[in-house]
Amino acid sequence: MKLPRTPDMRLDGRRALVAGGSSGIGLACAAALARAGAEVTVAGRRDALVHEARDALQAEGHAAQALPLDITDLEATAAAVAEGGPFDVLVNAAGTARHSFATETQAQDFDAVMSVNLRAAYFLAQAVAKGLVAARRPGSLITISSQMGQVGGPKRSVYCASKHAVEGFTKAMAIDLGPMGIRVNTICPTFILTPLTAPFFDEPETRRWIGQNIPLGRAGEVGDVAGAAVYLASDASALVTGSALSVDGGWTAG
Ligand SMILES: NC(=O)C1=CN([C@@H]2O[C@H](COP(=O)(O)OP(=O)(O)OC[C@H]3O[C@@H](n4cnc5c(N)ncnc54)[C@H](OP(=O)(O)O)[C@@H]3O)[C@@H](O)[C@H]2O)C=CC1
Ligand SMILES: O=C(CO)[C@@H](O)[C@H](O)[C@@H](O)C(=O)O
Repeated sequence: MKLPRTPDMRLDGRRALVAGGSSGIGLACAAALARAGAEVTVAGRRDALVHEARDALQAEGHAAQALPLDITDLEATAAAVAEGGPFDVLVNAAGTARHSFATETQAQDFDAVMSVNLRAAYFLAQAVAKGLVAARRPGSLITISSQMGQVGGPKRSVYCASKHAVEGFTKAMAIDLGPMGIRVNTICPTFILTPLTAPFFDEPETRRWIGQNIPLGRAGEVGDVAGAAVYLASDASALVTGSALSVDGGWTAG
């Protein structure tokens, strides 16, 4: 019997941009994409951290670049992507969170979260897509939403709004860009211990909340998201676009 051809998850010859690739989920995605064969550009605001991430990738023998960049600066981002691209793969793991009870949210906190999680995320995906369209290349754009892009969470109305919106533009961009062979998907992780969430993991009520809501019985690890990113970047997901991939141990199944 002749077995059918099946795609693999190698990314040799592909160029990947990982925004927020200097910490937490993004750093794990950068490592996983590089280990799958991609040349990785790590972007983030802190110059020292992006260079440390680049050096660590190179020390493992991977091709890697550092790109100090604030993605909320839309002009600088468009220019950097035009100059360094085209990128076959985008993982945008740059994001932030602020907590406030719904009646106490301040406009400046709303704007700070939306500016990174939504506005910058949208225009970064647009910039990478423009480079691919101009080069007539297919590609895979991956946004990072959250389980909070699908459900609500206490004191998280702004964060949840930003992530629900990320899922919205991910789906709509997938429709616009599909005919050009550009796939757009989002990953929706549960709680994962990173520099962003370390203060929340210290709160006993948050730890209880996490423990009660994850059927698989553990919080996430950055590698759980990195595995999903390699899948969505690779030909193993060739017919997958506009999807929201839950990496939440079953939280949103409940
Ligand atoms: N940890 C979790 O439990 C979960 C996280 N997420 C989402 O995953 C993403 C990554 O989170 P996580 O890894 O935990 O967070 P971290 O704080 O560990 O990493 C965030 C990264 O984004 C970069 N970044 C932040 N703002 C900007 C900016 N304006 N321009 C460029 N880079 C920026 C940071 O570098 P620098 O500060 O130097 O710019 C850093 O590299 C976020 O979108 C978050 O909402 C989703 C679900 C669960
Ligand atoms: O998205 C998350 C969990 O699914 C986390 O990033 C948290 O929402 C965290 O940022 C928080 O607000 O506690």
